[in-house]
Amino acid sequence: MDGLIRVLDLEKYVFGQTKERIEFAGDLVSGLQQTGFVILEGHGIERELILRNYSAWKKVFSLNTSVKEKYGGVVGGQRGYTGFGKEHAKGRSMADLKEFWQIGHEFETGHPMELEYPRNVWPQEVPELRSCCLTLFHSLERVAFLLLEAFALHFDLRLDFFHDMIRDGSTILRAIHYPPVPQDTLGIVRAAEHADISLMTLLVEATDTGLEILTRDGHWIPIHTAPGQIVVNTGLMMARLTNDFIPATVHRVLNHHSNTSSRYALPFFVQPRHDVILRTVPLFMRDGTVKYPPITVRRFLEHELSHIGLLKSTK
Ligand SMILES: O=C(O)CCC(=O)C(=O)O
Ligand SMILES: [Fe+2]
Repeated sequence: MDGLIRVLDLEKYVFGQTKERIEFAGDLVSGLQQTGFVILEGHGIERELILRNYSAWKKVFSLNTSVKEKYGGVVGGQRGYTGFGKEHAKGRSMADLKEFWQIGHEFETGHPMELEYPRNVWPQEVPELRSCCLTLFHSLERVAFLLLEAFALHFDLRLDFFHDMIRDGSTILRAIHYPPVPQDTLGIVRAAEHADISLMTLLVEATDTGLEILTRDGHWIPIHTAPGQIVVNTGLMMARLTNDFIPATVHRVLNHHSNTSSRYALPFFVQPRHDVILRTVPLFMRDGTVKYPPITVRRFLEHELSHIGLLKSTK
C-alpha cells in the first residue's frame, strides 16, 4: 500500500514561483482530501534538533514517577505531565499505554495573552529541555503557517485566513512515551483508534513504527516514513471548517509483538485561539447543507477533552 500517502516537498512552495506554489497547494489539498494524511520533506527543520528533543524527553520520562508527578495536575493535562491510565480514545474505557507531557505558547509578562493558557511546566532535572523544545515548537509552527497558507491559496481564501486563527493559538506540542509493551495487554494498545481534535497535526519522526491509518474503504495501513520526514494529518477542527471535505482520518498506534523497547513520538497539534469560532467556510456549503453548527474553540476543546478522560464531563 506504499504510495497511497503522498510525499510532498515544502521547498517547492517556499522557493517556487507562482506555478509551483499553486501545484504544491493543489497536491497538499488533494492528498489530505483523499486520505487525511500526507508526508512532508523539505520542511527545513534540522534532524539534529529533533534528535536533541528526543534525547531530552527520554531523560524526562526516565525520571521516577514520583518526580514526574510533581509536574502533573494542570487542568485537562494541558501543560506538563500526564501519567499512565489517564487518556483513552473517544468511546473507549481502557486507557492507552502511554504517558505524555504537553507544552504550549509562552508569553512575556504583560502580553495580552499571558493569562489565556496555563503556564508551561519545565522539569528542573532536565535543564536543556526548554530551549530545544521551544525551538522545535516555533519551527513546527512555521511549517504549519506555510501549509495553512498553501491551503488558503488553493481555496482562493485570504492567505492569512488560517494564520488569523492560530496566531497565539491553543497549539500543543505533546511528547509521548509508550513503554515496552507487556506480554498480555488484554487488547489495550499504545494509542487506540481516534481522530485528532486539532486543525492539523504535524508528527516529526517517531522513534519506532506502529502508526496506522484507516482508509476510506475500511482498511488499516501502516505509515512508513524515512528519517527526517514529517507526517501531516488533519483533525476534527479542519473537518468542521470544511464540512468534512477535508477529513479527520482515524488512526492508531499498535503494539508490535516484538516490542521490548519504548516508543517516543512528538505530535504537534495546531489549534486556534480559544475565542475563535469554528464555523463552516461558505465555499464548503455547496449544496447548502452544514453538518456542524458553529462552536467556539474553547467549547469544542472542553467537549472533546471530556470524551477522552482529560476533563470532567461538561454539559
Ligand atoms: O504516536 C504517534 O505516532 C501518534 C500519536 C497520536 O496519534 C496522537 O497522540 O494523537
Ligand atoms: Fe492522533
